[in-house]
Amino acid sequence: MPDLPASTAPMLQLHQVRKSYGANEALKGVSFDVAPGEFLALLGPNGAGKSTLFQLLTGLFNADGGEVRVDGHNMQHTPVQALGRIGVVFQQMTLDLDLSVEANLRFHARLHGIADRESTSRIEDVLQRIGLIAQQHAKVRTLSGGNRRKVELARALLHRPAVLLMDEATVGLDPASRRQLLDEVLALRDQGVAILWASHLVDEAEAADRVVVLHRGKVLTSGSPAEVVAHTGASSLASAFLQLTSGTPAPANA
Ligand SMILES: Nc1ncnc2c1ncn2[C@@H]1O[C@H](COP(=O)(O)OP(=O)(O)OP(=O)(O)O)[C@@H](O)[C@H]1O
Repeated sequence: MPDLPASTAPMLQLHQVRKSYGANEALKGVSFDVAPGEFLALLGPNGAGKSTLFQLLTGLFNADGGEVRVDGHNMQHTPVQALGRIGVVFQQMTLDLDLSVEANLRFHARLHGIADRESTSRIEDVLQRIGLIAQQHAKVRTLSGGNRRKVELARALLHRPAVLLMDEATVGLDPASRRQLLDEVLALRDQGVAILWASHLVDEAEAADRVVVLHRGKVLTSGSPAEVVAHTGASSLASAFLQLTSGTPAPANA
């Protein structure tokens, strides 16, 4: 992959990424990138390869081939630098329910080597922004599901990552909490964060700058929601997604 000047370089770059489980090719040469301040929705039905991709992006295992770069750092050759530039909200909650919101965030800050004085102000800032400052000292167990997810988002942002990975982050939330979380993340574009939002829920991709449709380990199409609709000749993103991933044309009124 060519080196680009820092000002124009995408924050996340995937080039021909491949991963197999035995004979099962989960990722068959996946390429796309995410620019600073861009919200990219990775849409795929079950089994598309989204979880496998996230496992590669979070350093759980290496790709069999291809290249991943985060803020210019090659994930395989310089994983510490690459992973240090990533913030992630996993599909499964990973907070300690019996610790306070602040203690959960402090723990993460220390893991990233942020001094306590600095992390105190960052924790207050981020909790203010997401509207949870009043819950700073509450045990996570007392929070609603939606607020727990927001704490996870706050935690993912504490070390000021270049790339934010959201893996099916709205699973289990009610519609209002889903919308709130999506809006919080969309607002991060103004700060130049590159966002990769993986989901199988098409409505969450409507507001994306770009959509990548992943199916059976391959990128089927990418573009703005309007471009994806236009490519397929469907009348909505939902219908385009269905058409692409089921291999059948959508009915005219879908
Ligand atoms: N540990 C594993 N061992 C063997 N095959 C696996 C493993 N993990 C995933 N797969 C296979 O790889 C393919 C992609 O799965 P993956 O979980 O990455 O997709 P996904 O888009 O995240 O789907 P889901 O939303 O259902 O988790 C599937 O065919 C799956 O059966």
